Amino acid sequence: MIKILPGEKISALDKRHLELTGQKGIELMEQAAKAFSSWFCKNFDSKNSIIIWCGAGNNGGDGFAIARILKEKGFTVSLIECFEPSDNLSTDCEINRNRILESIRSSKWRGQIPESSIAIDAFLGVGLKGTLRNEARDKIKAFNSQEAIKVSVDIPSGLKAEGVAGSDVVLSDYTISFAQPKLSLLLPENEFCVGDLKVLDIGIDSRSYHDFQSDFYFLQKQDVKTRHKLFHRFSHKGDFGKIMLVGGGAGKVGAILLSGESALRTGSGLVFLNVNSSEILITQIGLREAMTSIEKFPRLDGFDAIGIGPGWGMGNREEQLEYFLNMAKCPLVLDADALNLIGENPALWNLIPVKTILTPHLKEFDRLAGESSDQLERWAKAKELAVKFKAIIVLKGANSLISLPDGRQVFNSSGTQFMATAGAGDVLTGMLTSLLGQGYSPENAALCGVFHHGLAGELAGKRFGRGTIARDIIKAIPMTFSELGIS
Ligand SMILES: NC(=O)C1=CN([C@@H]2O[C@H](COP(=O)(O)OP(=O)(O)OC[C@H]3O[C@@H](n4cnc5c(N)ncnc54)[C@H](OP(=O)(O)O)[C@@H]3O)[C@@H](O)[C@H]2O)[C@@H](O)CC1
Ligand SMILES: Nc1ncnc2c1ncn2[C@@H]1O[C@H](COP(=O)(O)OP(=O)(O)O)[C@@H](O)[C@H]1O
Ligand SMILES: [K+]
Repeated sequence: MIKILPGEKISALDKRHLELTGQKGIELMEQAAKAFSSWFCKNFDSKNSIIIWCGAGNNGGDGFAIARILKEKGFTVSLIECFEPSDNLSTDCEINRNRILESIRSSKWRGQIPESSIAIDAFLGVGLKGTLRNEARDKIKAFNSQEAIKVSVDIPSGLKAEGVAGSDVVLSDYTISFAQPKLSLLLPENEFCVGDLKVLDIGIDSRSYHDFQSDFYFLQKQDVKTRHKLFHRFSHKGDFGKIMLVGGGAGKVGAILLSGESALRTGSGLVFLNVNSSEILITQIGLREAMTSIEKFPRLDGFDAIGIGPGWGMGNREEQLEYFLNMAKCPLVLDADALNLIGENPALWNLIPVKTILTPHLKEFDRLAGESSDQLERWAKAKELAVKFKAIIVLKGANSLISLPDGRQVFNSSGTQFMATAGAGDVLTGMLTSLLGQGYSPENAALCGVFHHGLAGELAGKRFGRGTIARDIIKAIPMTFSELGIS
């Protein structure tokens, strides 16, 4: 997994990469521009006219290189230079500017903007320092006044790599960031200026990160495959685990059915659903592959993992939760009402076995950890709780954050807004419990489960768009394994 470094360390990271590989800065910039252009060509037709706003630093240098590449690909490209002739251009910006001077119409920033259907913001990147100067503010306002689709290179101009955006910031529809997401791009508070986020690999040598300290990591497809257990010709049902999912109170049995079905689709050998006695019939009809039980205090021996909470209800459940926490000898997942119960009775924290996976969404997290004024505070509290109770806390949402007992915090890269639908969290609980039951370590179960859940959401979202429902995500789970080449 790559580390997410603070903005001020990124030029040092580049330098380290150049030392290790013998590459030149201009070559790395070309890789970044090529990666951006290849994403751009996949998403936009060359009939579009493009205007690229270039600053004087390396972000502007990326912009000039992108202009050249997109022109070669057949787009109509014009440029606005957001600097004065007296300004010092970075070396690589100057080189890329000189490479296109003759072929592309370029105008100085004078307040007039040629029409275009797409505007690319390569004005300011992670090199932004201190308070934004007045002349930069005017350019950002002018950029935002365009009707075009807006795409930012690396980071919306005016946004710092860390922290919450102010009012002088480019309002992008898409932000295409290089090598690693900057922390500010992951804050829900900055969604209004970041838009859709895509992080592109630009070939930074992974050894370059060794010299830098950070507890923040970014989980991508290439990090997941090696964490999986592989099954073979002689694998039998027992190898895939026997799990119990506890929930399904009156009127909410759908939640546990979704968890059960997703556990089966994730590969569980045997799934038991423990539900309210009133719900036994509907549970059996709802998921024929599952076995059911209704005891409040069922026997727990023989289970490889237990997931507790989806649709459980909170009335008179405390004693039951205590029983599961005290008696279970296998790994646990706690979700939904199990978390709400802990929020109401913080003493229960002390009963949670080490390496239990907790999966709160924002509201459940606030019930567990107290109100936070912003997401940065939630991230800090999640780390504190994970370390203190040696738990794995999955703070759900776009780019779910997995906080590990050793203090590392891992942002997930997969997922889509189409997962913001009832029951999507129950699907995750089933997947995580399933992987634990198949013998994955809690860390691997959390990282693989969260990544595959997001990927299943992406696949379902591609097919059903705004009408995606939780069952569509479940159906896509098997495809996530084939996407990663896992049997
Ligand atoms: N590994 C990677 O990720 C790679 C990253 N790459 C790219 O490099 C980018 C970083 O480039 P960078 O370091 O040259 O800085 P950059 O963002 O262009 O900003 C400098 C400009 O901003 C200006 N400026 C500063 N403060 C200001 C203020 N308050 N108000 C107004 N203006 C202000 C400053 O002006 P100055 O203060 O010098 O007069 C100068 O003109 C990065 O985001 C990515 O796009 C790729 O090319 C290769 C691999
Ligand atoms: N905008 C989004 N982008 C990516 N993933 C999302 C988004 N919205 C929700 N999700 C994911 O969908 C799931 C929703 O979980 P949750 O809120 O518990 O739903 P429910 O309680 O209805 O099951 C979480 O795993 C979350 O990460
Ligand atoms: K930018």
